[in-house]
Amino acid sequence: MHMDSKENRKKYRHDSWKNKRFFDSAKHAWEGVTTIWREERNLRNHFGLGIFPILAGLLLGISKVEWMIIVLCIFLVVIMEFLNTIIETVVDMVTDYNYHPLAKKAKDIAAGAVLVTAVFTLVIASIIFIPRIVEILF
Ligand SMILES: Nc1ncnc2c1ncn2[C@@H]1O[C@H](COP(=O)(O)OP(=O)(O)OP(=O)(O)O)[C@@H](O)[C@H]1O
Repeated sequence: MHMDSKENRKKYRHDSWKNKRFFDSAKHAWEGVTTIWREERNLRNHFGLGIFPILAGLLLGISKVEWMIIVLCIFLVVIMEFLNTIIETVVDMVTDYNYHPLAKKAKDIAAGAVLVTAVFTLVIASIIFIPRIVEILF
């Protein structure tokens, strides 16, 4: 890769595909959202799982602040999936799908970040919902 060379940087500045206007940037960003939604099953699964805390919140009647925390947690997991996919894509581009121990390290850590965020979300959901469930049951 020679992306850092002066010539390439000059070319990059003048390429027609470079974002020129705000709406171009927004269009490319939306393309990113639709691509990840179409191609990443994990993202769709995590988004789908978000329905459970929302249902629990509706049934158990949580406060405004608790709603904000739950929604924040759902979006944290989704954003981590975005970051994980970015890292996977860049690693695949750099390695061209060949095995490399650093590629493994980068992908494993990226997947680990999603896992840690999902566990964090579960802990938060437990703190909010378990006392209410216990109250109803006992
Ligand atoms: N180029 C590579 N070199 C070494 N190990 C790799 C490489 N690509 C993937 N791996 C290993 O395989 C695992 C799965 O990688 P892969 O790209 O298939 O992600 P994935 O399972 O599709 O993830 P997701 O389900 O989040 O899309 C990685 O965590 C890593 O351990």
